[in-house]
Amino acid sequence: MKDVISIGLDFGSDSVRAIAVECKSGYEIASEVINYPRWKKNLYCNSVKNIFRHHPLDYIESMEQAIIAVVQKLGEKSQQIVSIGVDSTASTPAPIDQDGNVLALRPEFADNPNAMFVLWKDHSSIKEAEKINQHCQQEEYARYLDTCGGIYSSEWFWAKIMHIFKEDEKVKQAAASWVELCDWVPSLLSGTNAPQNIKRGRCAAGHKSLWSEKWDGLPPYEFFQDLDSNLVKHLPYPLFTDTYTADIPVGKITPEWAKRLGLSKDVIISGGAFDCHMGAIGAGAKPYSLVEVIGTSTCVILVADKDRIEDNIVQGICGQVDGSVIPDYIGLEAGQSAFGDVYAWYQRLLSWPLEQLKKELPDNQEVIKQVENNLLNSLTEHWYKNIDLDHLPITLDWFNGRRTPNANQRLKGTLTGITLGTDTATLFGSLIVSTACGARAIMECFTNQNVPVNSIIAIGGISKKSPIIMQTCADVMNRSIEICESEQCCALGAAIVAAVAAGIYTSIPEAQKTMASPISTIFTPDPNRSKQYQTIYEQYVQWSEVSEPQYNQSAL
Ligand SMILES: Nc1ncnc2c1ncn2[C@@H]1O[C@H](COP(=O)(O)OP(=O)(O)O)[C@@H](O)[C@H]1O
Ligand SMILES: O=C(CO)[C@@H](O)[C@@H](O)COP(=O)(O)O
Repeated sequence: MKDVISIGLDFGSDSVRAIAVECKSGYEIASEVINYPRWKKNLYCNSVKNIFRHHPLDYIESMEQAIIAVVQKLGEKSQQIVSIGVDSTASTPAPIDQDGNVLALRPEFADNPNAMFVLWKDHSSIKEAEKINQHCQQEEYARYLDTCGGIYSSEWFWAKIMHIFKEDEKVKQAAASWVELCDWVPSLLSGTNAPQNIKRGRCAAGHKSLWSEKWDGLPPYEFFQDLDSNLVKHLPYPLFTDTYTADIPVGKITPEWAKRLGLSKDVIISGGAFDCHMGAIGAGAKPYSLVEVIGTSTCVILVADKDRIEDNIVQGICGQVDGSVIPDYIGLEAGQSAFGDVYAWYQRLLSWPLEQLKKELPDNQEVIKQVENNLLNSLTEHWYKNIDLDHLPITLDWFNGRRTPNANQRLKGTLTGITLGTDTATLFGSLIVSTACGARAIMECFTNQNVPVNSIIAIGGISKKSPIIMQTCADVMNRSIEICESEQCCALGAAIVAAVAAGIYTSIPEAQKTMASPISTIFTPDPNRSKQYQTIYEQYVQWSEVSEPQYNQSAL
C-alpha cells in the first residue's frame, strides 16, 4: 500500500475537528480543533426559545483554519493526502439558493438566523413535528414513520423547514432547496453544491428526511401537499431522488479549494454522514455493538444484519436505515437530547455568584475562572468520595426534551426527592445518575424489541474526560463499557470512509481492521452498586411515567 493520508472532518456543536490519518496504519498524525467564532459569542441563538442557529461562515472559516493547520503540521507529507471525509451533527439543515449558497451567505440574509443552519438541538419546530406525527396517523401515511422509530422529532429536517417557512416569507421565497450540513460540506468542497448536483447521503436522507428504498425515495407528492403545501409550492418535488452511502465519492476537490487549503487537486471528497455514524466506524463497531457518543448530548448507534432486522420495526428510536453506517447493514440510531449539557446547566447555575465575584474582584479573575473550569471535576469527585445512594434525589434527564425512547421534545427535566439535607455534590450526583439512567432506557429500548446488545463502546468527550461518570454508567446499565483510545473517533471514522472512497481499501469493514481505534480502557460494573442502581432505575422509570403526562400541550 502507498504511504497515503486521509483527512477526517468532524463538525460538532461548538467546534470543528480535523485529523490526518495514515491509511496503512490508522495512526493519527496531526489534528486541530477550531471553535466557531460567532457561536462562541452566542450569536443567532435564544436558549429560552430553544433557538440555536449556526452561521455558515462559522463552518467555512473554522474548517479552513483547521485543515490549513493540519497541512502545516504535516509539512511535506501533506502531499500524501488523498481524500477528505466529513461528518457533522444532525439534523442540522439550511436553506440554499440555486447556486447552492446557504442563504445567510448572501448580503441580504447575512444576519438572518432563519437563513442559517438550524442546529440539531433547536427545538423551535415542536408544533410542526407534532403536525407530521398527526398526519402520519392516517392509514395511508403511517408507514412513512417506520424507518424513523414511529415518531417524527422536532430535531429533524421537514419539521424545521415547515417552521422556518412559516416564520419567514423572505427565506421561503428565496430557498431553492434545503440541505443537511453533512451533505453540504462535501458538496461545497467538490463544487457540486447546486441543488440538482448535491449527492444526498443515505444517512441523513434515511434517518431525518423520510427517504427509503421501501417506498422508492421520499413519500409521494400528496403526502407533502396535504401536510404543508409550502413544501411542494416553494420547493421542487421530489427534493431529491437518489441517495448514496458515504463510501461513494461525491467528487474531487475544486481547484479553488485545493489552492485555499494547500492540497493536491486530486484529493477525493467522500460522502457525508452524521457524527455518531462515523463515530461507530471509527470505534471499530461490529454488528450489535452499541456505540455511545457521549458529549453535549448522546447519540447511540447499533449496526445490525439485514436478515435479522429488516422486518422488525424498532419503535421509539431515531431510525433504522440500510447503509447509514456500513453499506448492506442496517444502522439503528437513538440518543439523549442532553447529557453533558445537563452538567453544563448546573455549572452555569453555580457560576452565578462567581460571575458576580469576578466583577467585584477584577484582580482575582484568573483564580475564579480556574474554580469555574474545575467545577465539574471537583463536584464529580466530591460526590463519588462521599457517595450515598440511599439519599440520592431522582432526576429525569429531559432538560432538552427526550430524543429516545419515544421522542418527546416537550418534556422537561424534573428533580424529585430533594430534602433540606441535599447538598450541592449530591444533587450533581443525581444529575450524573439520571443521564446514566437515560442511557440504560435506550439500551433497554433495543433489547426489549429483540435487538441484542452484545457490547457497549463509548466515545466522545465525556468518555475521555470523566472516568467516574463512565463507571457510573457501567454500574447503572450493569454492563461493561469499553472506551476507545482515539480522542477523535468521529473524525477518525470520517477518515476511514475517505480512505475507502479513495480506493485505498475495498470496504469499510476492511479499512476498520487497520484504521479503527483500539480499546484503551474497560469499565466493568460493580455488582453491589449495580444492585442499588437497579432500585434507583426502577424509581426513575416510575417518575418518568408519572411526569410525562404533565408536559402535555395544554400545560405549555
Ligand atoms: N469533566 C467533565 N465532567 C463531565 N462533563 C464534562 C466535563 N468536561 C466537559 N463536560 C461536558 O462535556 C460536553 C462536551 O462534550 P464534547 O464531546 O467535548 O463536545 P461535543 O458534544 O460538542 O462533541 C459539555 O456538555 C460539557 O458540559
Ligand atoms: O443527533 C445527532 C446525530 O443524529 C448528533 O449530531 C447530536 O446529538 C449532536 O452531537 P454532539 O452532542 O454535539 O456530539
